[in-house]
Parts: sequence; C-alpha cells; structure tokens
Amino acid sequence: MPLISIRNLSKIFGPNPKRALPLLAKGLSKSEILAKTGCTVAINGASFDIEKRETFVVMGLSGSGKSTMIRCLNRLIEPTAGEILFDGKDIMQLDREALRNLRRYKMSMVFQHFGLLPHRSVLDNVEFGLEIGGLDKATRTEKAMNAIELVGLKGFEQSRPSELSGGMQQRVGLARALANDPEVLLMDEAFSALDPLIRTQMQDELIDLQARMHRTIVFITHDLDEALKLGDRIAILGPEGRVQQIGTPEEILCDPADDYVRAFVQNVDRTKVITASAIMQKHATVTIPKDGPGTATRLMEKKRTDVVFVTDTDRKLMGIVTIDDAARLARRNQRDLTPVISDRVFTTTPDTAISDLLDTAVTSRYPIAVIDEDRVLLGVVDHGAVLAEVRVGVDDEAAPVRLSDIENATVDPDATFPEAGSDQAAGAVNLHKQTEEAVS
Ligand SMILES: Nc1ncnc2c1ncn2[C@@H]1O[C@H](COP(=O)(O)OP(=O)(O)OP(=O)(O)O)[C@@H](O)[C@H]1O
Repeated sequence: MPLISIRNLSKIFGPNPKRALPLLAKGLSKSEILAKTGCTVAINGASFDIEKRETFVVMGLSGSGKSTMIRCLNRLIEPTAGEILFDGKDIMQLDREALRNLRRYKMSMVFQHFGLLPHRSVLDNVEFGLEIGGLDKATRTEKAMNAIELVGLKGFEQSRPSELSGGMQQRVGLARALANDPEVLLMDEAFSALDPLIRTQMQDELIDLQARMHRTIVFITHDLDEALKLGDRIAILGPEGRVQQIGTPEEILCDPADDYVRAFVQNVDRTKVITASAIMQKHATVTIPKDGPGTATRLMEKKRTDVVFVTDTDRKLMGIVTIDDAARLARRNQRDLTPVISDRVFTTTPDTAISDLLDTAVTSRYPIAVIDEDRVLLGVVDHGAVLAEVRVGVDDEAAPVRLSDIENATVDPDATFPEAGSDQAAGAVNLHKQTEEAVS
C-alpha cells in the first residue's frame, strides 16, 4: 500500500470556489475560470501515489501549484475537492487534534527560508517542536542532539542562527524536522535560497542522509536538475495546475508524456541521468565453474555472445571467460573453467551515469558487469547499449551530448567488435569521427 494516495485533488482559491468546480470538469482553462468566477485554479484533479521511503519530487514553474500541493498534504491548505489518504486513512476526515498530531509526528516540514527563531540557539530551535509536544527537557535535548549530529552540526548547538551560513541554517531546519522522527519530510523549495555551490552540497548530503534514514520525502522544486538528481520519481506540474507526467528521471527524460514535458527536458544531457541499471540486461549470461567449458560455449552460441560472466551459486561475480578460452577448453575436453577465468572484469555500480561508463564501454572489448557492494552480479551493460544512448543525444539536435562528455572517449579504430559492421561497431566509429572533428 502506498504511504500517501492523492485522488482527484483540486484546489481553487477565491470566492465560492465550489462554483468553479463544474467549470473545471468541463475543461475550461485557468484564465477562463478566473474571468468567469474570479477564482484561481491552483491544482486541477491531481491523482498519484507516494510510496514509503521514496523521494518524491513535485516540480513545476512558478505558479504551477507546487506550494499548494505540499500544503494540501498536511491540510495547511484545505483542498476544494478530492481525497488524500495517509497510510490508508482519509486525512480529510481528521479532527483538529488528529490533524495536529499528523503535523507534529507524521509529517514535518522544511521551509525555503528556514523559519528559525533568531533569538534561540541551534539546540533550542531544534528542540522547539518537541517542547510544544510536551516532552520533558532531558528527552528533548537527547532527541535534538541526535538530529543535530545527523545533519553534521555537532559543536554548533549553542550558536545563534545569524552566526551560521545559509547552508548551516537550513541544516538546522532539517534537524528540527528530523527531531520529531517523522515518517514524511515535506521539503518546500528547501534548497532554493542557497548559493549554487552550497545547494549542490546540500543535495548530496540529503542523498547520503536518505540512504541512512530511509524516510519518505516529498520535495518541491522549480529546478529540473535538482528534481532529476534527488527524485526517485518526479511529478511535473503544468501551467494549468495539472500533473503532466509522473515517472522516474529516466522515464521523464526518455519518454516525455507530452509536448510540455518534452520542451522542459530538451536541454538535459540524458547520459548524465540514465544509469547503468536502466540499460543493463538483467538476465546476463552466467555460468558457474563446475558446469565446465561445454556449458560456456553452448551459452555463448545460444546467446550470441563472446563473453560469459562467471559467478558462484550466490551470483557473486568471479570473473569472465571469453569464447576463445571456452572453445580451447572444450577442445581439450577439460571440464573445469577455473584456469581461464579472467578477473580483468570491468565492473560498475547500478547508479553510475552512462556518461561515466562511456570511456570504458567504448575502449573495452567486453561488456561491463553491474555488481552490487558484495560483487553480486545484477546484470550486464553492453557497450552497444551505452553507445546507443549516447547516439540518441548526438543525433537529436534538441538534446546534444556535450563535447566534454565524449572528448575523453578514446576509440581504437582498429578495435574488433563482436559483430563487424553491426550498429555497435558503426556507432563507435561514428563517435570516433565526431570526436575528432569536434576536437580539430
Ligand atoms: N492564497 C491564495 N489566494 C489566491 N490565489 C492563490 C493563493 N495561493 C496561491 N494562489 C494561486 O494559485 C496558483 C498556484 O500557486 P502556488 O503558490 O501553489 O504555485 P507554486 O508552483 O508554488 O509557485 P511558486 O514557485 O511561485 O511559489 C497561482 O496561480 C497562485 O497565484
């Protein structure tokens, strides 16, 4: 079950907003409804789910309804129509007390302009919510100190907000939200007021923090790069208050739902966002040593591959065997693959961006094994697939791959590719030529 489900949510500001609902249903535009009723449509019939432990980004330009959306989730703004289920319960039905508890213990908000109390110390600011919640001093100090440590502010607990940089002040905001141990963090343009460098640093730290704390985060931003970097999934709000598309960063970049989203993403360098896991073949060719060389050659014939990844029975990657090695062993009728397993395997993690794989993929003859921290084989990235992704960018004028991405890709023109004359080989040579032309 999703943690939060939003069904047909609409918010209309102005006099007698319910009057505008039928017009919305008829498909009238925001400006038509404003002219007829004096009401402003902020959200128009949004429906989506937010899963536990995901970072869900709501992205849109100014006025698209992002702030309204995030404030509807905890009813700081009352929706005009629709349902919001939290853990299966309709929050529209909560009484004041239950709503207060929801805001205090289930969903904490981090604001763009930090919202700190200037005359209180960092510690007192972080303790503030706990104090209102009626916790005793010792417990709230302990919880606050844990949160302060989590966001890397240990040693600053007695400082005043004005003595801290913007990035540090927002850490205080984050610590204050985390001190309540909430299930959901609502982050409203939380990094938008920070300098670009600090902003990038805070994004990285949020990713790190989330890897450790596994909260559900709803993050609002007008910045597409920030959305692509932080979001497990992204909802894009359009100018009419409608959700234009919901998807992973890859889905939004590679398969925009409409012209609005397409225009939005056209200048993004996809190779920086699409990761190895998105293009790997999950059912990689695999054998285990005791199966012998016969198995390897048969697999190679069947799958038309010239390399086999060797794993143990737990799918832990041990090495690779090439078709030549396997054939030699088969001729000698040797059953044990161990002597020819090469550990010169190119490996990568699933979240490596394709642009970072390019060099290895183009210069190496072998596919790249995608492994997790325990060297468990997750799949295989074929260099043809990497090149195909890059070519999409090269061929598509709307989304050029930046030269800096391919400059370093050294291509050996004499390299032999698995199927000479195939798309893969042509791709490599094209890329080589383009690189040369571009450099000269
Ligand atoms: N209290 C209000 N009264 C009337 N109209 C409002 C109110 N709050 C928001 N709106 C209107 O609702 C629409 C959505 O506003 P909202 O602030 O949610 O957008 P946003 O995407 O968060 O924009 P920004 O990034 O500029 O904050 C806008 O047209 C805005 O003018």
